[in-house]
Amino acid sequence: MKMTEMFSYTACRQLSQMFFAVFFFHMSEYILAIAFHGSQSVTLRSLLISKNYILAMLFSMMEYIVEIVLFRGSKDFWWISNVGLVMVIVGEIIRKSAILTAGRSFTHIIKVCHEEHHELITHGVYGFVRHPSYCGFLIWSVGTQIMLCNPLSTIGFAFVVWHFFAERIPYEEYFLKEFFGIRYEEYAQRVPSGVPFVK
Ligand SMILES: C[S@@+](CC[C@H](N)C(=O)[O-])C[C@H]1O[C@@H](n2cnc3c(N)ncnc32)[C@H](O)[C@@H]1O
Repeated sequence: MKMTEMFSYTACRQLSQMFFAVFFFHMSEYILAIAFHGSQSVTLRSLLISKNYILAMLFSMMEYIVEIVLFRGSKDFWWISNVGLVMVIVGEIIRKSAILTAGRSFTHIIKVCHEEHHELITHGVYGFVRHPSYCGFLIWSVGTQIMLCNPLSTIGFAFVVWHFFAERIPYEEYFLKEFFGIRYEEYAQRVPSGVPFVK
């Protein structure tokens, strides 16, 4: 396959959508963290770019390139790619709605000590699911791989991100129950987690 064919309309469109989705996600996380917590207390960790995340993204790019070179046409399933694009947009909206609703109570690092400004949030998107930002990120991340028509990374991202949140939620909720007691217990009884198969 010639280089010009590899960078066909399909590849240009899908890769630029991916680049924009990733760029927008990380920049907006960082900007919102500064807006709510001030630049003094925000570090580059709020860009949410970890070593494992970079490895996952590199794997996804490798998969994309290998498949577009070896299986011509494997990325031309536009209805699948567009479903992924819709998931990216919906996931981003859910995640950012959570951050905007929780405001100062939303921190990228799980709080293990109760701070004065930390209020229990149960309204807005938190009235539908207890973990809207995790629900949104799960949809967003799997959506990026469906958008690229990457079958292996779609399954890999779904499993890894789900597993990460399935472990993180009980840990986070242990402290929320410590901070808010019966109010959080009642809230957790009433509202689902928002992450499939996590109670
Ligand atoms: C990365 S945020 C994620 C919030 C939530 N799990 C979500 O998915 O939208 C983690 C911080 O949010 C706080 N948090 C989670 N749920 C909360 C709630 N309903 N009200 C107030 N703070 C909450 C936790 O204490 C933790 O420090």
